[in-house]
Amino acid sequence: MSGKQVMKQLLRFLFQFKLYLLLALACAILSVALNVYAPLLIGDILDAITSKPLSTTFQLLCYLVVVYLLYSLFQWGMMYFSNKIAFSSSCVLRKQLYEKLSHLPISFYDTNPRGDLISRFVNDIDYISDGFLQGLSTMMSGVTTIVLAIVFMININWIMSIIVILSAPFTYIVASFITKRSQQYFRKNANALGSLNGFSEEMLSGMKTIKAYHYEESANHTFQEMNQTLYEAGVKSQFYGSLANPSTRFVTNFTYALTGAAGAFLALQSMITIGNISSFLMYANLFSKPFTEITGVMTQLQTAMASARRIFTILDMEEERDSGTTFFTPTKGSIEFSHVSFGYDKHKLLMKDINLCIPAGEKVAIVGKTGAGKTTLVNLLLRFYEINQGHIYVDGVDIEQMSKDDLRRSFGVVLQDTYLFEGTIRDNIAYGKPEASDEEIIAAAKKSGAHEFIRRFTQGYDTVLHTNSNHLSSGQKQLLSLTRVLLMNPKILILDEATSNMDTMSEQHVNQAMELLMEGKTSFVIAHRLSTILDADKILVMEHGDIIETGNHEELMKKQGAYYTLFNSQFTS
Ligand SMILES: Nc1ncnc2c1ncn2[C@@H]1O[C@H](COP(=O)(O)OP(=O)(O)OP(=O)(O)O)[C@@H](O)[C@H]1O
Repeated sequence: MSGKQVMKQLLRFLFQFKLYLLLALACAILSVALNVYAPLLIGDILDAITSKPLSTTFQLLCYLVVVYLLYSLFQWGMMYFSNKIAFSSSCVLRKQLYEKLSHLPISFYDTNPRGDLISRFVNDIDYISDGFLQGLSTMMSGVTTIVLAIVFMININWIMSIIVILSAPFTYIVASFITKRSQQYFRKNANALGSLNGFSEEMLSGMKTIKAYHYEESANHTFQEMNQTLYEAGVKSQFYGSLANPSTRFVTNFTYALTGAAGAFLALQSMITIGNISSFLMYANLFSKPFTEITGVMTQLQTAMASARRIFTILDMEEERDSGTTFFTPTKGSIEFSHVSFGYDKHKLLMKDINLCIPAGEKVAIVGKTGAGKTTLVNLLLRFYEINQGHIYVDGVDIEQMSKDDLRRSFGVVLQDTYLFEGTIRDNIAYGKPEASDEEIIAAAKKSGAHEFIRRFTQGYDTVLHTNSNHLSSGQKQLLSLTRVLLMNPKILILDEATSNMDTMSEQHVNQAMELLMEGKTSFVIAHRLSTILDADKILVMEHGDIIETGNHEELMKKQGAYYTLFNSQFTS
């Protein structure tokens, strides 16, 4: 995304806050007009002291007090509305980003580290809102001050005005030269911060593995390198950013001195009064101040621009395709793969021309060496990835025509890594059916065998669980996950290596629960332990993405092919 595109999108985004923008602008204009009017009054007061009665001076002083009071009021208004824009925009952006993230395809998460995404949510949006807050108010009052100061200056003395106005392009040239140089470092800084967040998040969640493999030193080294990159980008961006203000200040101070000298010369020629010189110098100061202030907030604006680019890049991404419109709930659960081809990389197919017919109610086991494509097959069924060619039918309906919500609701999924959400045990069980009554929840837990251990917690079903909850064993987590699916009662089940990391007792419990769950349903079981799938109606043997053998246990053993070898390798080792 080019800088112009980011700017355009930013303006389009800001347009929704047009009312607040207008109010902030109105307050800015009024407060600046009053601030610009004040020097004129001060000049008049100075002249009145020497040439007019005391009462006139007093009256002018009263005006000045009112002018400054109103100025403060409008200044407050401008800050209030700018704040409103800044906080509303960060709230809206976070909402849009969250919605977008939940609509992006799974493949997006394969390539984007979680920590980097969190950094976009937290840091980048904060930078945008800070940039708006400072930038907007400074820009609005700055531009208005410049315009009004010019008008008043010309009104006082056009010769001196020309000197002041001619200095403006120099200030601009100096500021934009520095800005251009620093922009690239601000972008690097935002990216480095995202990467560092991503790495930290991974390291903290994988601390056990890091320690087990003595990877601490190496991880520490990588972290230090990333931290150093962030430090260097930060220092460079701040170095260039902080040059802007003093450089422009130098130009404006020089002009100020020049104007003073010109004023003194004109006063000697009686072409200007002392009061007018005093007013003019105040205007010259007012005129140059916004340039310095604007370059001062450039650093924040640039950070905001770099962050906006990172946010808009995601907001512009193509969402998960959901062409399906048919309202459909499978009542039987038959599945058909017809000439399906798929590759994670569009140019490198993993699966070629897969054909498969699973009648409703069958128990299908998917076996094969690691990396054979077992998970991929179920990923396609759930439409986590789009197939390149062919069709997948559920109860005769092409899943392309079903909405993804409908499709995924018809599946009950139990994965190897059970995911628990923040909330009570009750909430976790009812996740797929929030309207379930307590009776239904308890009945499902009794059926799965989870009720026994839930009951033992002091707070029973109200026990609060956390995402990384260590209160529960892996068997208990699996039982909760199975209870969740039992409650949903879907027509089709996907059970992914659900018992592979459990002790024998827990495995028995979970197997019983699974048998119960599978009754009368079409089920896909991905199992490494072939002993658990001997009774499957159909076993699909996969290799390099292809289904190379199909049949039940007896048929495949008789064949003495890949399944036979796999089976014997497990039972003879
Ligand atoms: N998100 C992904 N992006 C790119 N390639 C992937 C992705 N997921 C899996 N693969 C590749 O696709 C192939 C099949 O992977 P898959 O996870 O389906 O195998 P699997 O049989 O389930 O393996 P395992 O038994 O180890 O879980 C592997 O070569 C794997 O490297």
